[in-house]
Amino acid sequence: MSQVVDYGTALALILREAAPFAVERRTLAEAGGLVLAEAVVADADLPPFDNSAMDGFALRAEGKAVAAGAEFEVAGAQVAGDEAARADGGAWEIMTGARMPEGLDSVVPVERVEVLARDGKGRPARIRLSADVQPGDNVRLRGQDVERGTTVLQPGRPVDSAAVMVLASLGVDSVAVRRRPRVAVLNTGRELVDDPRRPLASGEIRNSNGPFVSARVDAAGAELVLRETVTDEPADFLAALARALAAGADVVLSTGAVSMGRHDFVPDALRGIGADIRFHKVAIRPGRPLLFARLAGGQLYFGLPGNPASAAVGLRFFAEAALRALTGLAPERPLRMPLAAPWRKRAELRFHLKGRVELADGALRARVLHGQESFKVQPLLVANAWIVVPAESMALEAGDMVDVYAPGHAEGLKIEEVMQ
Ligand SMILES: Nc1nc2c(c(=O)[nH]1)N[C@H]1C(S)=C(S)[C@@H](COP(=O)(O)OP(=O)(O)OC[C@H]3O[C@@H](n4cnc5c(N)ncnc54)[C@H](O)[C@@H]3O)O[C@H]1N2
Ligand code: MOO
Repeated sequence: MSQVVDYGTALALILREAAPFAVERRTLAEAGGLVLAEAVVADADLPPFDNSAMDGFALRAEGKAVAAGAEFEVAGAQVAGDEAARADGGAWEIMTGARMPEGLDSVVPVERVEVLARDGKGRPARIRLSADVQPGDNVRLRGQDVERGTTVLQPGRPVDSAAVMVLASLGVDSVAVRRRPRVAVLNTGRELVDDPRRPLASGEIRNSNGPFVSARVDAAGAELVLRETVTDEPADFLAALARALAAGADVVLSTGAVSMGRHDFVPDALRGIGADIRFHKVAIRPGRPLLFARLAGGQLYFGLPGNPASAAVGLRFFAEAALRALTGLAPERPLRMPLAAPWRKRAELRFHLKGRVELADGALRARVLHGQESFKVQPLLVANAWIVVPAESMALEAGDMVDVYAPGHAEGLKIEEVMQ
C-alpha cells in the first residue's frame, strides 16, 4: 500500500497489530516500571490494627473529653511490635505504631503530660494531663487508610513507586503485568558516522538519530536490544534486521531510506522478506514518508524518515502508540491549552510541532517554536512539548485551544522547565 493515509487511519492500523503481550506474574522488585494487567484488591485493612500516632499514653475517653488535670495510674506499656493486650482502665504508656490496648481509645502525647511518679526502673507510674484529650485523639484506626476489599489499583497503571508503597504495605508479593517491549534500532545511510572521534569525510554527517532514538526508546519504557548503523545496501540492511530479530526485538525502528530516492530501499527490502506493509506515507508534517509493517514473524516495523525531527515525530506519535498498546496502556490523551500566539499553516496536513509550554499569569499556554524544518535539531533544546494541529485547522489565533503532548508518552510535562 503506498497511498497516503490520514493520522487516524494510521493509528488504527497500528493498534490493530499491537496486541497486548501475555500477562505474567512478577515480584514487586521485578515489576517496577511495568504496567499492571489486572486490578489489585486489598485483602487486608491498612492500618491492620488500631494503633497510636504518637509516643505518649493511651487512655479511655469513652465518647467524652478528658479534662486537663485528670490523673491516671500507668497500668502497662505497649511498644510497636507488641501483640494485643487488654487494659482494665488506667493509662498505658504507648509508642508510635504500637497496637492500642483493648479498652483504650485515645492517646495523649508525652509532652502534654506531667509524670508525677516513677517506678523502681524509672518508668512513669502516675501521670497528670496538662491538656484536654478528645475521644479518639492520636489513634489511627484499622482500615482508616485502605479498607479490605477496596480496589486499590486498576489495570493499565504503571507499577511506580507509589504503587509499590501501597502493594508492599498490603503484603502483595507478586502482580500481574506485561513485560517491557524489546526494540531494535537500525540507522540507514552511507553518509552516517558513528565514531565521534573520526573526522568527517566530504558528504558525511554524524549519526544523531541513533543515539536520540535509543535514548527515547529507553525513556518510553522499552528495552533496547540492538542498535546498528547500516549502509544503503539492502543486503547489509537485511543482515542487520536478521540480527535484530535474533536479539528478540518485538519492534524494529529504522531511520532513513523510506522516501522517494533511488537509495530508499526499505519498502522493497521488506517486501522481499514477506513483510506486510500496512501503510507508507501519512498525511502529517514532518515525517510524511513514515512506513509501518508487520514482519513475517509478527514483529512490528516502523520505518522512520531520516530527517531528525521526522524520526522524532514517527517515534513519538506512532511507535510509542504501539509500545503503549503492547504493554496494555490505554491510548494517550493530550492536554488542552491555549496557544500563545497566532499560527498559520499552508498544507492541509496534521502538524506535530516543536513547542514550548509557558507559564503566563499563573496559567499554562503553548507556543509554537521557530525552526520547524525537519532537518533542524537545535529547536529540540528549547522545546518542552509537542503541539498538534489537526489537518483541517489552517489558521489558529492566540487563545485557541490546541492539543499538547509531553516529550515522551511515559513522562509528564516538566513543570520546572515550564517555570523557567
Ligand atoms: N522527491 C522527494 N524527496 C523527498 C521526499 C519526497 O516526498 N519526495 N520526502 C522528503 C521528506 S518529507 C523526508 S522526511 C525525507 C525522508 O527521507 P528518508 O527517510 O528516505 O531518509 P534519508 O533520505 O535517508 O535521509 C533524509 C535526511 O536525514 C538525514 N539523516 C538520515 N539518517 C540520519 C541519522 N541517523 N542521523 C542524522 N541525520 C540523518 C540524511 O542525511 C538526510 O539529510 O525525504 C525527503 N525527500
Ligand atoms: O516530512 Mo519530512 O518528514 O518534512 O522532513
